[in-house]
Amino acid sequence: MSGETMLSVEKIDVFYGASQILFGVDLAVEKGRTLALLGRNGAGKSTTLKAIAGIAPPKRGSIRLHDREIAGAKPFAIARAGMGYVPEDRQVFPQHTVEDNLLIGAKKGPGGQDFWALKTVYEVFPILAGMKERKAGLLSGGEQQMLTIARTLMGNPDVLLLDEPSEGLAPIIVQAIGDLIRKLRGMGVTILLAEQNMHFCLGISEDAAVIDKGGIVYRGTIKDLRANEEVTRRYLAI
Ligand SMILES: Nc1ncnc2c1ncn2[C@@H]1O[C@H](COP(=O)(O)OP(=O)(O)OP(=O)(O)O)[C@@H](O)[C@H]1O
Repeated sequence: MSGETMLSVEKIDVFYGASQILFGVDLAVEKGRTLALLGRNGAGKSTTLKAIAGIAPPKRGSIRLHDREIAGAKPFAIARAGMGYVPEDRQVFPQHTVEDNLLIGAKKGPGGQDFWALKTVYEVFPILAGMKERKAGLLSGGEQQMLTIARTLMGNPDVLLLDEPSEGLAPIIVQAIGDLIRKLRGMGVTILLAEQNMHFCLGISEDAAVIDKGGIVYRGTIKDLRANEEVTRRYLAI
């Protein structure tokens, strides 16, 4: 891979209490690219994203955003440094309108970037533009997923961490979320996408890593991964 590394994770070990969940996880996401982190249920995808976002800080290892060490920093400091984290459970503010939910996330990026504002978000997410005044709690699961992604973008992050954005959504909505992520990638957003479903990632990401039992077992392009029956069968149950 060439280009500038935006996010690098080196040999992180993460524990929940006494049990070790991640074992020396290594990852690198290049600027403007999308890396799919694939693995079965319980393999350690969410924990990896939580470690990067500061919610499950690693006991050992390094996490760098640009060249800044962020391992062990508090979640708000990591967010301020440019990390946009969209957790698995869509956390909208149900009593607030769509627009207020977006405004809650509004801030300039770490370098003063203010590309993402209401106007841009409504252009990229026309569905949200049509429901500005609606209470977020009344939105469907897919709409809430879009709203949480849009709200995170309102913070002008340098890297977007997406934890299983397609989970629990109807196939047509999954496709809409896929189209959206592809659009973001086309706009140059750097994305780390945790997913169980390799097929969902095929047209979205260039790069792939596979995690199993808390360790990275494959790293390469998603095309090569798709062609690698041994790895997909063994670690992705395809
Ligand atoms: N709070 C916790 N305390 C203890 N163990 C946990 C906790 N959260 C997750 N685990 C365990 O850590 C391992 C990795 O979980 P993780 O959620 O990272 O997996 P995942 O690949 O994201 O899967 P999923 O698709 O279920 O989210 C699993 O064995 C899980 O049981």
